[in-house]
Amino acid sequence: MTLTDTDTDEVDLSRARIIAEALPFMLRYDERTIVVKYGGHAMGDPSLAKAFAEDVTLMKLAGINPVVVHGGGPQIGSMLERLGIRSEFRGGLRVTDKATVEVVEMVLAGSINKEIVRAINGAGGRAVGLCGKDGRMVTAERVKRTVVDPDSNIEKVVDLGFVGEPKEVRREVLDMLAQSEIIPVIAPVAPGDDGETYNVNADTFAGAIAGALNASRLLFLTDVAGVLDKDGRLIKELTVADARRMIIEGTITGGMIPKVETCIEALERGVKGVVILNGKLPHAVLLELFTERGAGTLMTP
Ligand SMILES: Nc1ncnc2c1ncn2[C@@H]1O[C@H](COP(=O)(O)OP(=O)(O)O)[C@@H](O)[C@H]1O
Ligand SMILES: CC(=O)N[C@@H](CCC(=O)OP(=O)(O)O)C(=O)O
Repeated sequence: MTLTDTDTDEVDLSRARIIAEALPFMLRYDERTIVVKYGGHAMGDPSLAKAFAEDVTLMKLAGINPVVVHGGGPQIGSMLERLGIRSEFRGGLRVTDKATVEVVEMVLAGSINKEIVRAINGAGGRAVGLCGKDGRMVTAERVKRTVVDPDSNIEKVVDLGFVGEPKEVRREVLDMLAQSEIIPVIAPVAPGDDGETYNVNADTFAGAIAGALNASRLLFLTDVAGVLDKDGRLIKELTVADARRMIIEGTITGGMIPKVETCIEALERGVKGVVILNGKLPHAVLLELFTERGAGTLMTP
């Protein structure tokens, strides 16, 4: 891998030593693919974005195969507001009409995706920005949600518009990139068989990619230390059974529910370790991967 011809950012090669020293820790993983879900709340601060780009670049240098799936919920929200388009969430998913899905694609597959690509290239890596449409990598089908009307007890279909869930993931493009120096950066926008464009929750999208790639790890970078107990303390290791109990008890709520549910599905699909951690901690990815204690909540079967 060449480290010349980078953007203006400085490349600190001495940090590659940290990776070399830490490689023995990595050897316990039988596979090298690590999917990193980079949430919209974890972006924003330029110095954090730079640290994230350096981490991903160093992973690739160390022979690991990082695959970045990013979100951008807050950034979509700001653009919709600027354009005067109202937006609401139901069950953690953005109700997405035709005008909204155009903005979602523009923000996710356009500006955010290219900004992450630029940052990784600036850190000395080689990133390529993609979405589900590229190589028809991920196709989606319309999400069907139902709610029971408390008065009539009749089940009603909730129309979320162009909100999709992953239907099929084709590995071929990602397998090709894994053999190269290129780091894929993927936006959660996907085509449907009906010719429409679908807005997919980035956690769900990352889970589907990790499952299809048999990733050794799926890391969720968010804006909290990990899953917190009812007293607000970080839970270092969480079993699927405990997570389900915490959802029922109401200790896990809001945006953490789809994240934890994706973790459970990913574990069931064979992903060996799923971690939720604070993306606002500089070099969170390296801390998680290369220190024995790790940095967030490790979900286990
Ligand atoms: N038990 C819990 N532990 C940690 N966070 C929780 C918990 N229950 C609810 N949350 C909320 O989930 C949020 C993370 O989900 P979300 O905002 O969707 O993140 P992202 O944008 O990174 O996908 C946290 O900021 C927190 O407010
Ligand atoms: C259907 C749906 O809700 N899609 C999300 C996609 C972006 C996302 O998931 O971004 P974060 O990871 O930053 O939350 C949205 O429109 O906000």
